[in-house]
Amino acid sequence: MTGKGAQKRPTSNEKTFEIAVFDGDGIGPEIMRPTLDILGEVAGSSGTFGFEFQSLPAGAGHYRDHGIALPQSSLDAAREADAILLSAMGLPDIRYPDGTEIAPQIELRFALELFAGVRPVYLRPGQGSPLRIADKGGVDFVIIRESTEGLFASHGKGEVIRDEEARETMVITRGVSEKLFDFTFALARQRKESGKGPGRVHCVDKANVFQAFAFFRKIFLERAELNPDIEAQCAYVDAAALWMVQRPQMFDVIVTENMFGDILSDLGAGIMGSLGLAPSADIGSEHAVFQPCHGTAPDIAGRNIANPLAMILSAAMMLDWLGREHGLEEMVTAADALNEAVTTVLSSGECLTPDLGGSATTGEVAEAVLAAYRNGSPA
Ligand SMILES: NC(=O)c1ccc[n+]([C@@H]2O[C@H](COP(=O)([O-])OP(=O)(O)OC[C@H]3O[C@@H](n4cnc5c(N)ncnc54)[C@H](O)[C@@H]3O)[C@@H](O)[C@H]2O)c1
Ligand SMILES: CC(C)[C@H](C(=O)O)[C@@H](O)C(=O)O
Repeated sequence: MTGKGAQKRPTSNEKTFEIAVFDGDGIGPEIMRPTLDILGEVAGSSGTFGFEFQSLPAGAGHYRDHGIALPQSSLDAAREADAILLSAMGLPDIRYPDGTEIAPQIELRFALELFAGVRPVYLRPGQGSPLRIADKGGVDFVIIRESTEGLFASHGKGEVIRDEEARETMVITRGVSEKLFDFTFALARQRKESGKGPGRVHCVDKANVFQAFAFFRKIFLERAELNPDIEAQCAYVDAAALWMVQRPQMFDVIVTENMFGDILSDLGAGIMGSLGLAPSADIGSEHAVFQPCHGTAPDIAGRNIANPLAMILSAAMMLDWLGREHGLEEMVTAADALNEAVTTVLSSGECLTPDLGGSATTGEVAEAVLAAYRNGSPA
């Protein structure tokens, strides 16, 4: 895909959303292509919204070829867009001189102040899990990963002293923490009202050892007092990791620091059976990026066997977010229908990529989702 391309001619009462698209590296383009096709069809069957997709360059391949990972023009266009879709970026062999990898997704989170990384952990009916215990009750919780500070505040600022010592500094600010916790309590309330959760938030930290985390927890408890309808709990990250495996049903919404959220969300993906099932949304006050939790999977890139479901579910999160932001109920309904279509495909178990034990291709799984969407489509 190059340049701007309207998926269909907008009708007069239709809102057209500009979507910035980062195809990324590795399996990125393979999972993005069918996802845009699905979004095109979802919009096409609605009378109220449409999309214009704008493909933007960035990533490890772009850095290798042009010496820059995220061109200013791409950042500017992303800032102007109504929402941003990103597949995955980075390649282990392409690195900056300091030894770290190209990661424009971090730059976007910082530049657009996307403080809340929303990472659902959800086992669908009939879906397998490496956790035997998961069969005894549904797993359905959301990790909110703070995404602009914590240990990642040190990104690009660390130092190695005389080849003897290395330092990185964690930052927790009151301003970002308050916004993060307010976002988290609001999400827990939304889940409670829709019957998805009991209305419980766990603040996951390491407040027993680090002042920064004691401060994080203090602000959490202050904000909890302003949200008395939601149960507020605190847990240390090591225990929380254990409980995610041993009794994941106890969690509803987890809120945590950037680095902890990065790690725990991959653990969540493990509980779901594959990183290929783990979507995410990086949300700020004015912008949002929707991308899977997984990376560019160089080990399977170019073989058309990448699981597209995390990317498709991230697109469903985009539909939901845009629908709520713009008061378009039909978009929220379409997001639910797309989610249901993924559940149908996973529950039947007939069309799965190899990461889930199947032999279907990326395109076949995306086609199966589209067929299930057409069958259950709200339109
Ligand atoms: N958000 C991102 O863009 C992001 C996230 C993580 C890693 N990365 C980058 O990706 C590159 C590879 O990192 P990694 O190998 O540690 O993590 P990875 O997520 O790319 O892969 C880990 C494992 O999960 C599998 N996997 C991931 N996505 C899959 C999918 N959709 N379908 C089927 N299997 C899938 C891979 O084949 C691999 O075995 C690195 O350059 C890393 O920095 C980017
Ligand atoms: C690739 C990396 C920069 C990224 C992160 O650490 O945020 C990834 O692990 C993620 O979870 O999105």
